[in-house]
Amino acid sequence: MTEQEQALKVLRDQIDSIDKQIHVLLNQRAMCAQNVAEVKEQYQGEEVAVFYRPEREAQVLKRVMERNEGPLADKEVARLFREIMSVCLALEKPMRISFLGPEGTFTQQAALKHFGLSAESAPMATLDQVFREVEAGAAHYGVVPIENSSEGMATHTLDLFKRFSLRICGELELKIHHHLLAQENTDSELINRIYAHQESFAQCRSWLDTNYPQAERITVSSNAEGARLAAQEVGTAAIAGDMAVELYGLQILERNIEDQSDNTTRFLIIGDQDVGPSGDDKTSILMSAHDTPGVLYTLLEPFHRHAISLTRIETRPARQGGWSYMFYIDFEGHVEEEKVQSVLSELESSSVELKLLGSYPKAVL
Ligand SMILES: O=C(O)C(=O)C[C@]1(C(=O)O)C=C[C@@H](O)C=C1
Repeated sequence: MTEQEQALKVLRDQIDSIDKQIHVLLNQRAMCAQNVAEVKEQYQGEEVAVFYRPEREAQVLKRVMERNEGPLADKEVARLFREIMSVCLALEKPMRISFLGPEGTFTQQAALKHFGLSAESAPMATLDQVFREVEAGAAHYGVVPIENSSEGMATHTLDLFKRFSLRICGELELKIHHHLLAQENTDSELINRIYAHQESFAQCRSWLDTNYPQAERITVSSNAEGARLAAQEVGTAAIAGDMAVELYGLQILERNIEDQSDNTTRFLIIGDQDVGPSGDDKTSILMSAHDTPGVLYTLLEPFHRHAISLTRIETRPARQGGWSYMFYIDFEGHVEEEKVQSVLSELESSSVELKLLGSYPKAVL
């Protein structure tokens, strides 16, 4: 045995012994999760037991990052623990998560980032169906885009919150990296047609204007659909993310073509569950009000008086005839906090309609 082989053997023996300990601990943790599930069922009475606990998961992941001393990066250890909790939750109850399909969309990537690989992700044809599937109990939770850092709010999602009586149980952010994809061995100079979702065209506009000013841009219902088409057509490319590359057997002609390098989309987790406080939460509400002088001031003043920070406000037409508006507001705090309750009861008396969409832990990963 050479000196190098000897040194490697010593280190690999150490790794084997550590792996053994990790393995034992993983199964011990899994058994605890099984016991947790039994307790949840036992104390639930007539109600359906709630296995997924976003507030607890957020606390676990935060603690993991806080105590991390490296050399593994905070986000990387959190990602590992994300997967550990995902398998533990699957032991308690396998989760079915609906998302806007087809397979390979950024929303599916978001679903897997949030719930881990042990959750079953179920593609839906429309956003409405994502909501409907959860409302009908066919999926435990749904994942929907709510805003993009360069393109603003996903207004269709906002409108659906008005129609459905589902709650927001969580949020996450996903860095969106778009690539230009085509069939294997495609000459990038011969691309004369590009498929993408309209949002992705908007997020890559300058790059496309500079690099493919002549190519025809064809809007499709999702990037995954564009990738599927590009996989079948010569001289054609699609804009899509990492997941689509393998799924449709495509080649990356150009990486990261988004105009803003920090292009990020925020997603919401929708469900039929009230989430307890995690200690670092957000609350979302929908309010409607008539267009009277000072209406916005009346609605926002209570937040200022109770020192509650708003993180987002969006105005939409209420579609109830005349000039009435719907306000979507995100703010810091949980509905179980006294000052949040004070603000909500004041708003209830001054706005036409107030709908609490939910309190949920702020995005950790
Ligand atoms: O603490 C719980 O309630 C659990 O079910 C355990 C656990 C975990 O693995 O840590 C698993 C799933 C929940 O979503 C939260 C945490």
